[in-house]
Amino acid sequence: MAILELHDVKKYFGDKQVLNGLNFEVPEGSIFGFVGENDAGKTTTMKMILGLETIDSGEILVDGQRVHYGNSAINREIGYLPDVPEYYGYMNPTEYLKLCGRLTGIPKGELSDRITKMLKTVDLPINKRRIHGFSRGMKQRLGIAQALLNRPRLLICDEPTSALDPIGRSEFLSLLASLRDETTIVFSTHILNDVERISDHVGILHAGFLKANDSLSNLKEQYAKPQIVLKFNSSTSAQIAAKVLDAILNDKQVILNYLGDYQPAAEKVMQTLLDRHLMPVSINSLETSLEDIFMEVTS
Ligand SMILES: Nc1ncnc2c1ncn2[C@@H]1O[C@H](COP(=O)(O)OP(=O)(O)OP(=O)(O)O)[C@@H](O)[C@H]1O
Repeated sequence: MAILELHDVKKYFGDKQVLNGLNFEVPEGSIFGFVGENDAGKTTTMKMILGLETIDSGEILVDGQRVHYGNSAINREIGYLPDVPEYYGYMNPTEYLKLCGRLTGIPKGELSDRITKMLKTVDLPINKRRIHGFSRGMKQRLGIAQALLNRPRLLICDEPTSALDPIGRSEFLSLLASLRDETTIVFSTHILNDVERISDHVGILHAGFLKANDSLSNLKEQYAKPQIVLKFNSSTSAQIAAKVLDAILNDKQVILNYLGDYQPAAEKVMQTLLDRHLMPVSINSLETSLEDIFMEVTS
């Protein structure tokens, strides 16, 4: 069942149409990677899902209920993590989460246990250390604890890894992946490796249109452009090979596209090379990456 549905959603800012009729669904319990270049409309879409931005036409449903601009009952089912969450730095995480829990009406009797569980989930120590001394990665993990405090059915994360270093990013992605049983996650990013690492489904937004929306494996099948990469020990051999194979030359590397299965394609390439007494030092097949798909879809 879809926890999130967008039906022909359009958005204008003045004369500028930012979203041109978005349609997509996110199945419950999945991770949806929402990618697009700067200004594609990712944040605007997320704000509309959160009821923080008006919808000019179309509708957004969360758990079957229509989202309205402003505060509505369905907001309680949605957690939100902005790219750089802001905190009262003088508080420790427990104090901060207590404040959030009270503001969102979590019963007092439940709150302490819930906070302890959430701090454990995001791997933050339960002590008196104040938030202002936290690293960005710790702040982001605390943001997840806060966003999940109310047990939302849907968690929206807007570029959650953009301010993190590679180690912080990797830890944070592992955390998001581990939450799959707890909630459904929609996260936006420019970092295609992040999407490849944890997403079940990928949506590619370009110029206000959702240009692709499928599982990563289906997208790879659909946009497959597998390549064979040959390495030679001299530039001269690579140049001759590139010419006879009608392939791309990159210093001592030769790259060519192929169709169908790898084995017959590679055998044909090797036979052509052997006939000319050319022997590469390595031959590899290169799979289509999300970056290749993104470039093709948005070009
Ligand atoms: N409140 C606003 N008023 C006018 N224009 C806006 C407003 N909010 C967003 N826009 C415009 O809408 C377009 C989409 O912006 P949005 O922030 O949704 O893109 P994005 O995909 O999240 O980009 P980025 O990755 O850079 O954050 C941009 O051209 C932006 O300038």
